Amino acid sequence: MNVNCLRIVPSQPQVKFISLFSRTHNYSLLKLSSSVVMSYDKEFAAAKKAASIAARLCQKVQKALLQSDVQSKLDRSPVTVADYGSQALVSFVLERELPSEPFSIVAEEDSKDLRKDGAQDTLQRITDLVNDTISIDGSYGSITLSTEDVLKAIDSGKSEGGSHGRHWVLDPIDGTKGFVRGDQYAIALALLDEGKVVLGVLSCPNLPLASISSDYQHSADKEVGCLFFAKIGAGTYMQPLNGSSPVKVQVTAIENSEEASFFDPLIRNLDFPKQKLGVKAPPVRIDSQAKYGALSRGDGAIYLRFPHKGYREKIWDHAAGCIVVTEAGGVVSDASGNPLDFSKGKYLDLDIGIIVTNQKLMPALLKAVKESLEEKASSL
Ligand SMILES: Nc1ncnc2c1ncn2[C@@H]1O[C@H](COP(=O)(O)O)[C@@H](OP(=O)(O)O)[C@H]1O
Ligand SMILES: [Mg+2]
Ligand SMILES: [Mg+2]
Ligand SMILES: [Mg+2]
Repeated sequence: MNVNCLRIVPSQPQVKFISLFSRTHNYSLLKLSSSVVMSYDKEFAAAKKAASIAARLCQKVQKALLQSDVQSKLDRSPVTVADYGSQALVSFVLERELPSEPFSIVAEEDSKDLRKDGAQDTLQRITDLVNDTISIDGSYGSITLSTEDVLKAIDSGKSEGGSHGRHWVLDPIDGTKGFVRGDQYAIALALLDEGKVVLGVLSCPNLPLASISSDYQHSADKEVGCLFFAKIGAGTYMQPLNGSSPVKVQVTAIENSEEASFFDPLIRNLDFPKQKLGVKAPPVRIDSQAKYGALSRGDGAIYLRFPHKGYREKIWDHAAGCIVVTEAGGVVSDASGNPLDFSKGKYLDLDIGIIVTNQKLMPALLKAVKESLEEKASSL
């Protein structure tokens, strides 16, 4: 079925027909009416606004990053006032922009550490940052959030997600390590409807507007700040974060794996299939879902993510990136070639690793991954 032919705007008479039809016929059209026929325009606009406003808060903190801004969570990953501030702001903006919709958000951070004795100064700093950002934006009058409002906004991200209804999925700062280093990070926001990602926004404040390649080095001279956004069936666009016009982006059309360039995460990652594919170019190693954004515009051809055994991937680390790449013509799968399933709650339940590339290269890549995994297993 051609998905595009079902994209009907709400004012057209077919929609009345479809909703009448789906009320009387209890089958899959109901699902189609929520995930394909729906335009998600309001939600898309709200998501772009939320991710752009949150980016301003993050930029301000990154510029003035003080050692005391970096906390440590139990898993020892760094979490900064900007992670909390970004999460509070995105929740605030989405609730304000979509007041008539039930609100559910699955997000990375929670307020537990901020409620502990001794965290009052940090909480006050986060609250001031959130209020300053809202006030500079100017869309919400003279509203001022209290520290309790900020804690509640952070904790609205406690939803479990799942396969029913709508859930926002938020990583308030993805690539916190890159953020702390003054390098790449992303604010990643997606919407799930009945377990499927229907829209995604990636705000990448430090990503150059021009293509990056294997000699990429973070530099203050380049023009930076990209907003990627994608909606189901409608393609992927990139816009400078300063607001000028969006352009449609596409993944690379490269068919020969020897010419393909790789993105690598900075986590411990297996790099085994590269030799098999004859890849020559050195990998581009950057933090965060900026990798998905860069791949969606053809900067590189392949992103493999094979973390250590036992690591469970979270949906907020991939939901926005996944739709940004697939709507740009790419493919995202696990090591067995299955698409990622975002309907199982906050964790992705997948076979070993994540493979991101274009449709032409995917079969060779899956084969190389499979062979490498078999070789590795037989050598143990
Ligand atoms: N050992 C590990 N293996 C895989 N992913 C990890 C990891 N440790 C942390 N992560 C996740 O990897 C994300 C960053 O991805 P990347 O390595 O591509 O920059 C982190 O997101 P946060 O920075 O939001 O915590 C975190 O969720
Ligand atoms: Mg984290
Ligand atoms: Mg993350
Ligand atoms: Mg994060």
